[in-house]
Amino acid sequence: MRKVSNHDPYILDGLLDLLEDRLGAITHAIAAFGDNSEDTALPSTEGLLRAVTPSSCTQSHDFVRDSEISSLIHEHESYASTSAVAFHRTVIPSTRPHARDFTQDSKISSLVHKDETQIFDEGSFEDDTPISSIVSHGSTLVADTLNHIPRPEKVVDDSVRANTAPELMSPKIPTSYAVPEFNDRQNVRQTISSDDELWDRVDGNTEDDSVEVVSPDAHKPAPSFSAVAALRPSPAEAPSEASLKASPHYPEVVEKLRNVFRLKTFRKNQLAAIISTLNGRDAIVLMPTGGGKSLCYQLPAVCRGGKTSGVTIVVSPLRALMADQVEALRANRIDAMMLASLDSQDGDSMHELRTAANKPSLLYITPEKLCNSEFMKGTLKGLYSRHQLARFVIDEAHLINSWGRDFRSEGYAALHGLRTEYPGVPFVALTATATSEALQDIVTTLGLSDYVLLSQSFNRPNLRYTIIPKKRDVESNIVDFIQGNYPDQTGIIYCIARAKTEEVAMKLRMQGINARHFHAAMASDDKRRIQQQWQSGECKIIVATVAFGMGVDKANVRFVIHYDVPSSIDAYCQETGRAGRDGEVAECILYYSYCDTQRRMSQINKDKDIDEEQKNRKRQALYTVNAFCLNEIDCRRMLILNHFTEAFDPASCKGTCDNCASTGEVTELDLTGSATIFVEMIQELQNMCMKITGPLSVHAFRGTSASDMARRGFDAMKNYGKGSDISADLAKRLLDHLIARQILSTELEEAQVPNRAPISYVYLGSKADAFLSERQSFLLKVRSTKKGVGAPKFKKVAALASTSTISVRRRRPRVEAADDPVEPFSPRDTEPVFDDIEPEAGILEPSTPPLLQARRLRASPSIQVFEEPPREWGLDENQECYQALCALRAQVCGLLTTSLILTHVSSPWSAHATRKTS
Ligand SMILES: Nc1ncnc2c1ncn2[C@@H]1O[C@H](COP(=O)(O)OP(=O)(O)OP(=O)(O)O)[C@@H](O)[C@H]1O
Repeated sequence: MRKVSNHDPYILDGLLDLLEDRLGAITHAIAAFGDNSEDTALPSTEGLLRAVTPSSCTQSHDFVRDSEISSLIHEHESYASTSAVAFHRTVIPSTRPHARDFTQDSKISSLVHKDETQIFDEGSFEDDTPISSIVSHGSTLVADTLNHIPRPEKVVDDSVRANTAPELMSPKIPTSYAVPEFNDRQNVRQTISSDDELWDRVDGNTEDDSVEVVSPDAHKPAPSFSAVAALRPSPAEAPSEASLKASPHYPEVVEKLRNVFRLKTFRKNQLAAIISTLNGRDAIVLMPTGGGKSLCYQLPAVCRGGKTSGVTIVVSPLRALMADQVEALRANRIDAMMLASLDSQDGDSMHELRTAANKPSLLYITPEKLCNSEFMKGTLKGLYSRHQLARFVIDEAHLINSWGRDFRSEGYAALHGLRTEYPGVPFVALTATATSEALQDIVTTLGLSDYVLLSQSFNRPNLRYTIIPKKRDVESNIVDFIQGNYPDQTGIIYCIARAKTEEVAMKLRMQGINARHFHAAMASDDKRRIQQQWQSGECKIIVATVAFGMGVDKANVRFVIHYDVPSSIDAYCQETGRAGRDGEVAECILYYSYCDTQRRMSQINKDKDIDEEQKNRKRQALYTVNAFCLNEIDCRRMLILNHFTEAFDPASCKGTCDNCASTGEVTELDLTGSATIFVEMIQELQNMCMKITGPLSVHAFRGTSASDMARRGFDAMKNYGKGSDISADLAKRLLDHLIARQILSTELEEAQVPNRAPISYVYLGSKADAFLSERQSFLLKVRSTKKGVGAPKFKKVAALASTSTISVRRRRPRVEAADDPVEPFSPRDTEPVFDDIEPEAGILEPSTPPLLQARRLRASPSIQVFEEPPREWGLDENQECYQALCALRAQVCGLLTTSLILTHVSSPWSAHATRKTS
C-alpha cells in the first residue's frame, strides 16, 4: 500500500502542472468574465457532471456504484460538485490503484467534498460569483491535470513557490508515475467533455447579441381548416342548433345534463355530438384539451332513448385514466365498469356483463383487452346479439395515429375490425390533437363513412407560450419563475427521462419548492398517492414524464413547464393543454436545447420496435417541434394551430406568446455565403474522413479557439475561419437552422470509453446536395432587438437555504410501462441508493481535518472545517485515502487561491473580482 506522504510529490507536481499549463486558461476565463467575451472557457457544471460521473467507474463498469456516486453528488448539488467527482475519478485511483472500492471511495470523496463546500460556503466567495466557479473549475482542471501522469519533472516556478504556504510544498518531485489506464482518458478529455460544455463555450455571452433568427419555412401561409374537408369520405354537415333542439332526444338530454351531471348548459359541439350518436351516426369530435369531451359520450350513455341502446364501450389507453373516470361516474351514481387486465376481478366483471339483467351504462376498456381477449369478444358478441351494445367510444383517438404505429400498435390497429364485426354500432372518436393525417388514420382505421365531424378551434387563448434557451441554471430559473410568479400554485414540469424527474424534483425541493416526481416505473401505490396529493393540492408541483397527465382534470394548473423538448407539436399541445382549464391565464414554458432534440433523435434511431417508416414519422415530428422551438419570430399560437391545419391571425395573439411579445423590426438576412461555407467545411471534413462536433464546427467556421483547432488539425481546412465575419451566436444559430432544414444533420455516437456520455457529430444532411448543387439561397429572419425581450420576466427570489436531505429511496423496478414510452437515454439512469451519507461501519470519519491548513490561505477566520468528533476506528486504507484527499484539497485551495491572486494582479477582471469578494 502506498503511503500518504508518497502522494504529495506527484500531487503537487500535478498542481504545478496546472499552474504552468492551465493558468493561461484560467486567466482567459477570468478575463472573459470581465469583458463578456464570447470565448469563455468555463464549462457548465452540469456538463462536467455528466461528463465526469460515468468516468469514475471507467475501470469497473459498475453502474450501481456509479449511481451511488451520483447520489452523493446530487446531494451536494452546488457549484463545486464537479470537482469532488473529478477528485474521486483521479485521486482515488492514484492513491489506491490496486484495491478499488467505489462505494467507500465515493463516500470518502463526498466527505472531502463536504469540506470543500464548507470552505467555499463559509469563505469569502459567494455561491454564484465567477470566482467560485473558477475555483471549482480550477479544481477540476487540477484533477484533469493529474491525469497527465506520467510526465517529466517540472521546474517549480519561483513566483508560485513564493505565494504558496511552505508546508504545502513537497520537497521532492518525482520524475514519473505510471498509471497506464489514465493515458486513454486523456484522449477522451481532449475530444470532448460534454455537449453542454462545448455549447456553453460557443454560446458565450449572448445577452448582448442583437439578433433573433427564424427559419423562413415558418412563414408559410396558414393553411385553412379546409384540409379536413379533403378527407375521404367527407363528413356530413354539422347539425344546426335548431335541428338539434328539434330532436326527439333533446328533452331527455337536457334532463340528464341537469339532473345527472348537474350542469346548466352545453359547451360548443357537445349537444351536436350527443344528438348525433343518439341518432346512430358516427362522430369525430375535435375539441381542445379541457373542452368537455367526456360529456359527449357519458351523457348519451345514460339516456334511455336513442337508435342504439345498452352498454357504451369506451376504449381508453390508460388504466389510471379509466379508473379516474369510473370513480367520477360512480360518484354521480352512474353505473360504470372498467376492464383493463386479465385478472380475476376482470373475470367477475365479464361474468356480470354476460349474465346480469342490468348492464352498466359505460364499460371502459383498453384496446388490447377489447380486441385480443377471446372471452371479451364473446361477451361483446352476446351484447350485440341482444341489442345491448350502444356505441363504441374511442377516447384520445389521436393515439390511433401516434400509438397505433408504435408500441400499442396491436391494440389500436385491431380496432379496424369492430365496424365489420358489429355493423350498425355507431362510433364516437374524440381527440384534442389531430392533424389532418391523424384524422385520416382515424377515419380509415375505424371504417367511418357517413360521419359528423365536430371541430372547433384548438386555440387556448388563456395559455401563454414561451420558449427559453436551456442553460445550465435551468432549475434556478424554474425556482425563480415559481417563487416569483406562482408561489404556492399548482404546476406540472415534464422531463424526458424518468431519472431526470427524480433529479429535478429533488433539486426543486432543495430550493424550497414542494415538488414530487412521477413516472411509469414507480410502484402503482406511489403513483396513486402522488397523483392524489397533487390533485388535492397537498403537493403543488409534479415533475413527471409523459406518463402523468392524460385524463388528469385539474382546473387550476397555473403552469406547465417542459424541461426538455417534447416529442412532437401534438405532444406539446396535449401536455400544455393541462394548464389553465379554469380559463384563467396559465404559462407554458419550454426550455429548448438542441441536445435534447438530438437525444430524442438518437432514441428513435435505436428503437428496435418500430420500422423505418415509423421512425421517419417520428423524426419528422421531431424536426417540426425543433423548428418550432428555433422560430423566434412567428406567433407560437399561429404555428401550433397551423400544425392542426387551423388558420390563426397572429394579431389575435395580442402578445400572449414570447414572439408576439417581442418588439423590434424583423429583417431578413441573406446568409447564403456563410451557409455555403459552413456546409462545404463539413463536406471537406467528411471527405477527409474526419468528424467534428457542433460546437467545434462553429469554432472552426469562425477560426476561434485556434490552438484547439490546430491540435485537432481543423485549421488545415480550406474553409477554416472563413466565417469570422459573423458572431458566435449567429454562427451557432446558422448551424441550428442548417440542421433544422436538414442541410446538415447530427448523429450521436457512443464514446469510445465505456460510460462516457455519447458525442454528437455534425454531418451533411439529406438536403445538402441540393443546397450546394442548386446554389440555393439561405435566408434567416432576424429581429433587431435584444434577445429575450419577449421572455417572461421571472421575478428573482433569493434562493432558500437548502436544509433538506435526500429521503430514503428504494431501487425501483426497471419495468417497461406502456404509458411512459420514453426510456432514459443512458446507463446513468440508475437509482441513487443512499438516503444519507452517514458513514457505515468501515467508512471512516477523519481524525484530524487537514483542511484546516487551507484556512490560513483564506481571509475568513470564522471557517469551521469539520466538527464531527473522531471515531474510534483505526487508521486503515480508507482513512489514508480520506486524508490524502483532504491534503490534496487543502493544497488545491491554497494553490488556486494563489493562482487567482496572481491572476488578479494582471487581469482586467480584478476590479470586478475585488468587488464580488469583498
Ligand atoms: N357543459 C359543461 N359545462 C360546464 N363544465 C363542463 C361542461 N362540460 C364539461 N365540463 C367540465 O370541463 C372539465 C373538462 O372536461 P373533460 O374532462 O371532459 O375535458 P376533455 O375535453 O376530456 O379534456 P382532455 O382532452 O384534457 O381529457 C370537467 O371538469 C367537466 O366537468
